[in-house]
Amino acid sequence: MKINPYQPDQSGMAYSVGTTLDRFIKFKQSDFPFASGELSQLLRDIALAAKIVNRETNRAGLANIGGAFGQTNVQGEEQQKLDVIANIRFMRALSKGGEVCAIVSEEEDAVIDLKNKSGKYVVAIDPLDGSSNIDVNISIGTIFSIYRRKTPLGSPIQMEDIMQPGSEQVAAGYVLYGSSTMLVYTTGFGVNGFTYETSLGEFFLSHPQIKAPKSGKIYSINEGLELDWQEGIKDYIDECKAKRYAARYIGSLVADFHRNLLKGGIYLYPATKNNPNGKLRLLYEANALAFIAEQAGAKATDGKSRILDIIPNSLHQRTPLFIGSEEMVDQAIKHIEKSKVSATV
Ligand SMILES: O=P(O)(O)OC[C@H]1O[C@](O)(COP(=O)(O)O)[C@@H](O)[C@@H]1O
Ligand SMILES: [Mg+2]
Ligand SMILES: [Mg+2]
Repeated sequence: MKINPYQPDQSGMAYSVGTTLDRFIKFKQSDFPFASGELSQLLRDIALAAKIVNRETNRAGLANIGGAFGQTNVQGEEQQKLDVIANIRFMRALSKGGEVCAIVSEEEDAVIDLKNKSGKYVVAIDPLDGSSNIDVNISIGTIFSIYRRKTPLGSPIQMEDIMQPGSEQVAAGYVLYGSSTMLVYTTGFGVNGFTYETSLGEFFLSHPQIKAPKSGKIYSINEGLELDWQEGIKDYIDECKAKRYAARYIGSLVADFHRNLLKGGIYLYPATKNNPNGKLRLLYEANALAFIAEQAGAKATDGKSRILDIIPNSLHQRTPLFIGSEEMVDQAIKHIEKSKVSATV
């Protein structure tokens, strides 16, 4: 991807590769005429927690913070120690930062109401994504969605503040703890990626205005579940194989999504017999990545509708997810629809 270090963005602001995240956030505040800095501060709070979690993931093997925590979360999944540590770190940063009134987390059964009278924002977060890869030194991540509360400041948090469709997100992003650590986010004005320079403790702009290729040659799906896939998926994957596309599946949504966003590709987690609504969670996994995908010119659907149009009805609800290069997602949907037609004939 050819990077033009001095490419101005929509607001005509020229910022260069190597700009610190802090400076970039300040620049971009001008995208919001009535901005008063709270969202900027919230993004900084998230970046701070990401630096701390990055340190914990890097030394997980040394500091005996690998392995199971000995408890299960509301999804019935065994929590890993790093799931819990990441959850605590982000909770602390979001509550201490002062901009947030409520948090939805994969690791918390219920909404965390921070009783913060001046907090404008609601955050939905997957503190540690790719938990099955924690102990084996494979890329993992954090996923976050930010919404403005609907009810008046200072009033009790209502479900309408929480159960907002993804199209209401004011910002969303992910952190990828991989061979390098990156923070990628959008506020609705394109997608920008920052790489963490550990020795300086700073995120630097490394991937300005990320644009996803319209198509690609990579598909990411857990083929071990092939026998349980919803109708149409096997036909699509057979088509990918016939076209000699490459199968790439890390098993960490953030890492698979990131690769396909940059190189072109599709990630599929369909409905299965065991998970008739798929595995991934709408509020703190699918919505954030769908916002990023669309802002980068890619697509995200549950097989029937745009992920961002889905009206949530429960905190930890799951959704099938087909996300990635536009033409590949369209092709996958064609197979799902075709399978429905042939099922009725
Ligand atoms: O092991 P499976 O069924 O392929 O599922 C892998 C998927 O589950 C996840 O690990 C779910 O996320 P968490 O690790 O946050 O629970 C995704 O990151 C990943 O893409
Ligand atoms: Mg996850
Ligand atoms: Mg998780």
